[in-house]
Amino acid sequence: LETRALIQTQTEAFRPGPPALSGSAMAKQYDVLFRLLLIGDSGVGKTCLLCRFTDNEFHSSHISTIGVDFKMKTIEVDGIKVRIQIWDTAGQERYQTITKQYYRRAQGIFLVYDISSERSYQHIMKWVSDVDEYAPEGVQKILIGNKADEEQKRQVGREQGQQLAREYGMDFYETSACTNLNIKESFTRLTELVLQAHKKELEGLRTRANHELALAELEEDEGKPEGPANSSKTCWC
Ligand SMILES: Nc1nc2c(ncn2[C@@H]2O[C@H](COP(=O)(O)OP(=O)(O)OP(=O)(O)O)[C@@H](O)[C@H]2O)c(=O)[nH]1
Repeated sequence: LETRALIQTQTEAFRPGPPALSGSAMAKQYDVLFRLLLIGDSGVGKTCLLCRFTDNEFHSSHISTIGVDFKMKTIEVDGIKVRIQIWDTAGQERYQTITKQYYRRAQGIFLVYDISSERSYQHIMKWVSDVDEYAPEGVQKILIGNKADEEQKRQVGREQGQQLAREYGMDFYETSACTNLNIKESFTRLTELVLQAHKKELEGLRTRANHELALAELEEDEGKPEGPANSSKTCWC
């Protein structure tokens, strides 16, 4: 395991709040902006899931994320162009004070464990209680059992993942950042859930008056840096 100071490649800063709807020049690129968050124990593969989704890359070394990092990607769901800003958090305990500050800005959260680590699965309960405490009410959640390619090392059965997801009312996917299993599917599903949860606000996209109102919200959202700066991040993808 290697820990390095990160190079932050993107420097946008965002404020908490509802999903931002776009207008003007931005409207040509996307209709709505969402913030998603990846949480789970160190080493379960959060950074790799993100790199696979945004850049279709996989790296076999474990370079622990320091604090938080994010990447952006635009996808189209139900005819709506959605720009998703995905925050990758450090799983290491020592960064939890920082990472918890990012929960309140999320509209959707991936809770990730590693199917070859019973411990990371048991810890999902702890991550769920952190979400209950720090994330906004109504935040959408999905449970991910990553490293599904590691069948010989499996410690957590697929049914155990399904059972836990049922208990917490979440959708469940087994994924592999290594083989690209269910990556697009799980990111698209969480985006769909967020879209459904914010259906009312999104209906505003259909009327010009609401569209302009939404633009003002976006400008306010994008222009200002906030509190503790994005901590340094590690992504070598
Ligand atoms: N076999 C296999 N290995 C994976 C997969 N995803 C990640 N890994 C490996 O697991 C290790 C940890 O991956 P990371 O993405 O850095 O883990 P993380 O959850 O971001 O870790 P922290 O930043 O410390 O919280 C790396 O060696 C990855 O190559 C996967 O789907 N299959």
